[in-house]
Amino acid sequence: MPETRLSIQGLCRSFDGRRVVDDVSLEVAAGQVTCLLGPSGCGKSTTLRLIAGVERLDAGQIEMCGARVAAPGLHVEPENRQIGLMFQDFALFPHLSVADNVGFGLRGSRAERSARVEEMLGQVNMGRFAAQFPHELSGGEQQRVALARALAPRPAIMLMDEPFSGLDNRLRDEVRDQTLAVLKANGTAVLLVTHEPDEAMRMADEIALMRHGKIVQRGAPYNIYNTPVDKEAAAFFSDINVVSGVVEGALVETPFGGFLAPGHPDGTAVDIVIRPQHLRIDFDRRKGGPLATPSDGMPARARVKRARFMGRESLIEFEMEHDGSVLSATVPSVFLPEAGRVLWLSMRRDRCFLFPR
Ligand SMILES: Nc1ncnc2c1ncn2[C@@H]1O[C@H](COP(=O)(O)OP(=O)(O)OP(=O)(O)O)[C@@H](O)[C@H]1O
Repeated sequence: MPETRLSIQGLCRSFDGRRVVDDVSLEVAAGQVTCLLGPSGCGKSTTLRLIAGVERLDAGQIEMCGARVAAPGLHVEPENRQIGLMFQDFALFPHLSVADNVGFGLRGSRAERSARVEEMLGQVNMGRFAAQFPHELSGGEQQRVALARALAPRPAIMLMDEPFSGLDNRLRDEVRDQTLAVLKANGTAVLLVTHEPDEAMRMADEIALMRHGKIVQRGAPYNIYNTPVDKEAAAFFSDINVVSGVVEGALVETPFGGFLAPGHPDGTAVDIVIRPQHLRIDFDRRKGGPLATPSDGMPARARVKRARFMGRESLIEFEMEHDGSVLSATVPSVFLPEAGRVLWLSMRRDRCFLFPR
């Protein structure tokens, strides 16, 4: 087991009587990337600022490498915490060369410092830019220098707040992957704040999903995506379709057939949730519609309302015949049915989530 580098417990912080960070606990181990993911205003940045020590906590405690750095009545200053920081507006020092930027926070002899600068610039493939100044670099290059600068003093923990949001789309993926490789090679414990699910899925070993100041779910990207704790958690990662019903005898009857609802008492109103890419579309090959199956339930008739070509995939909106509700499906873009066409939709049982309303 890699050692735990960062451990926070019961972290709380209020502004003007409003709890912005509400009982947040998590750990990050050496070599691990944890993404704090959530909508704007949920308290991610404040959590990071508390850990960095630029904000003071109201309750809870923070430990770094086994030593307590913050608790009520205890506040170790940011420069004495073993952290590296990277923010969206990461601002390199404009009047210093690339090499001097990276060497800025380093201690030791001149020879030691310049060896470390060279090593770090090599890691981010920026060695040949050592003598240049920040304004002579592209956004992606500046970002790589900022990463080298943050990692040069060998911080035990790296705190990153939306570090890639200043980069354009294409460059972003590339810089993300390079950054991840360098962080992993250094074995740093990383806590990265983002509001973008794609970024979290791409970068994280563990995602901590945050809402209204609380962590509502923690887990590997695969688990968070495939076993969301509630409808909002499901909806955070993609559009969703919702079919509502009521439990009777551990079963919810819908036009898509019955859904098992063990453990939910009779009369419980529930939402059955499925992502657009998991709706199954069938043609009416035999009159009367496709057969029901245990894995897909009962197909329901739907009329194509609108089909849009989106490049890699098509987005099809269906109006359901039984109640006029609209469900969306995404399919590979070779399939683009005309509006008005009648098709059959079914809900793959292993891809549905059932939540009490
Ligand atoms: N110093 C402060 N004084 C008063 N309110 C604050 C302060 N810092 C943050 N807040 C409030 O706390 C809430 C959470 O802010 P925070 O920046 O942590 O959210 P966030 O999840 O990082 O959102 P974003 O992605 O938009 O930055 C917001 O409503 C914000 O206005």
